[in-house]
Amino acid sequence: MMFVPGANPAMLRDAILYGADSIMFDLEDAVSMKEKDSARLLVYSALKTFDYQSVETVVRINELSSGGRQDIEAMILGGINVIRLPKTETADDIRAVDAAIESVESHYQIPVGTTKMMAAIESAEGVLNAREIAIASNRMIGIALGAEDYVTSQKTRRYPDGQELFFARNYILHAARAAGIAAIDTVYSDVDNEDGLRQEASLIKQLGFDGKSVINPRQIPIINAIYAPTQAEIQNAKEVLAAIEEAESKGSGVIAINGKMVDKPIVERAYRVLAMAKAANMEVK
Ligand SMILES: CC(C)(COP(=O)(O)OP(=O)(O)OC[C@H]1O[C@@H](n2cnc3c(N)ncnc32)[C@H](O)[C@@H]1OP(=O)(O)O)[C@@H](O)C(=O)NCCC(=O)NCCSC(=O)C[C@@](O)(CC(=O)O)C(=O)O
Ligand SMILES: [Mg+2]
Repeated sequence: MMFVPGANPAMLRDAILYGADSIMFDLEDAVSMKEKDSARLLVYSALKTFDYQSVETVVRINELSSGGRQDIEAMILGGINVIRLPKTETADDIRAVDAAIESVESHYQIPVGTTKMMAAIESAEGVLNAREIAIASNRMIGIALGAEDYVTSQKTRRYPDGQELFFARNYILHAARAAGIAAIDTVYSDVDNEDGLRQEASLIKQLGFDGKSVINPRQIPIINAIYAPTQAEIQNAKEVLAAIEEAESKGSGVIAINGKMVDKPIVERAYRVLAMAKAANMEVK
C-alpha cells in the first residue's frame, strides 16, 4: 500500500506505474497546512483524470474537525474505494467517519456502504481499543499500525529489531483477525536501507500481516519478493493438496508427507500459498 503525497501532481500521475497493490493518497501528514485545500482538489482531479486501473485507491483524510468532512465529500465524488482515518483512538472515531460517509453517499444517491474504511492506529489508546475499532463499522476492511506516531507517543523511537513495536503489532494483528479484516504493517522510513526493509518485511510476514505500507516505489519489489512464496513452498503446497485429495478419496482426513502430518490447517495454508503465488503472478502448474 503506497503512500502518495496529495500535493505532488507528478507523483499522483505516476503512482500507477510502480506495481503497488493499493495506492494511498495522503491528505494528512504529507501535506502542509497551507496546501490542504489544493491537495484535496488535486487528488479529486487525479481520481477523475488518471486511470488507476483495478488498483485499490485509498485516501488518508484529515481529522473531521480540520478538513476531514470536506476530504470525505471530495474523495467520494472522485470515486475513491477506501477512506483511511489516521490516528484512530476509539470506536467512536470510526462511527463518526462512518456517519459522515453515509451522509455524503445518501446525498449523492450513491448506495450506502459503497465506500469502505480503514483505520490507522498510532497511539497506546488506539492499540488498546483496536478490537472495538476493527468492528465499529461494516465498512471496515482493515486496520494498520502507524509506527512513527506510535513510538513518539510511547516516548521511544524505532530500533532496527522492532522490539518497541512487538506488542502493538501483535495486538493489532489479533484485533484484525478476530474481526476478519486485513492487518497492514506500517512504513519503513529509512528508504535507502534495503537490508533493513527486508528484515522488517520478513518479520511482519512471519507474524501474519497481510501487507505493508510503503513511502517509495523502490520499496515495493523488496516487499513483494519477501511475500511471494518460494518455488519449494509452491511445490510443497501442491503435494499437500494432491495427497489430501487422495487421502480423502480413501475416507481419511489426515496423512503424512515426508514424515510430516498433513491435516486441515495445513491444507488451508497450502491454498493460501497458491493464492499468494497467483497474486504474485507466479506460475502454478
Ligand atoms: C521518501 C521520499 C522523500 C524519497 O524521495 P527520493 O527523492 O529519494 O525518491 P526517489 O526514489 O528518488 O524517487 C524515484 C521516483 O519515484 C517517485 N516517487 C517517490 N516516492 C513516491 C511516492 N510515494 N509516490 C509516487 N511516486 C514516488 C519520484 O517522484 C521519482 O519519480 P521520477 O522523478 O519520475 O523518477 C519520497 O519517496 C516521498 O516523498 N515519499 C512519500 C512520503 C510520504 O508519503 N510520507 C507520509 C506517509 S508516512 C507517515 O505519515 C508516517 C505514518 O503515519 C505512517 C503510517 O501510518 O504507517 C506513521 O505514523 O508511521
Ligand atoms: Mg502517522
